[in-house]
Amino acid sequence: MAQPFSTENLSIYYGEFEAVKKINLAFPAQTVTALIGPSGCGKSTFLRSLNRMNDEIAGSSTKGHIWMDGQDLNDPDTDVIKLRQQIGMVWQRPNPFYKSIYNNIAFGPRYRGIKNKKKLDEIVESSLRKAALWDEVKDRLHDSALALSGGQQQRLCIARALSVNPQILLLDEPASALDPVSTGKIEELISELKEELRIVIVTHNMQQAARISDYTAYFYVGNLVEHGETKNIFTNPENQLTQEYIMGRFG
Ligand SMILES: Nc1ncnc2c1ncn2[C@@H]1O[C@H](COP(=O)(O)OP(=O)(O)OP(=O)(O)O)[C@@H](O)[C@H]1O
Repeated sequence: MAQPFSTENLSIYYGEFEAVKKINLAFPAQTVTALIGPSGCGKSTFLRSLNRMNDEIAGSSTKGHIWMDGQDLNDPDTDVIKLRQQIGMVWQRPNPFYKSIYNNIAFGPRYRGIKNKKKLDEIVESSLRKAALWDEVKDRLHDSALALSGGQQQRLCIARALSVNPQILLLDEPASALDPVSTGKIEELISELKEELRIVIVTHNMQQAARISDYTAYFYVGNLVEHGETKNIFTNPENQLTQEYIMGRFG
């Protein structure tokens, strides 16, 4: 049976260079998929293509399909603004808007036409609660988001993505700029959020991939070398390349 969110022969180019090569990958509901592999192998390019953010890079182009509920998101007629609400993205470095904590979260819902203050208050609170940040910021919602710590800013960015009810969350090394305590909070959050969402995460941290993901995809020079349940990939990989990468990281 076709998965409701998957890629089919997805290739991504920078000019003539094929950075990601004919990837077929499915993302089941309520799971975390980790994308791993050495630097430059196409993980971030692939991740960014899933909500068409890679289109914003001059010279990039994409071939193949991204299927969601029977629609091809790679179709040129796709409404990418709406798509990016359904498929939210959080980057490596926290990038809150130069606005208050409240207005960071209310921005997306307001853009979608929600003006009612009570409704916006509810969305701000529920998004911050889902991102495990509410208790830390509830008394200073109108302070600048930039006054938060790096780890809090990253959870704010997750709350901002959640404010428009996405079905999928794309995370590009979301904890790599954070201290171990903040990293732990982000990992806990990911495990809670997957009850409601599908999550795809790029990580260089093998222990993190093993801890938080259900499925792992190993990329190498633009190819998907191996994909499967994380416990199998980490204990008994089928491909020699996967094994060497994982062993190298642990060794
Ligand atoms: N904006 C760009 N213009 C041209 N080439 C690019 C661009 N971004 C990435 N590339 C190239 O595409 C390939 C894949 O890069 P990408 O950043 O997706 O890899 P990655 O696996 O995410 O790497 P890292 O782990 O270092 O973040 C690399 O060869 C890279 O040089």
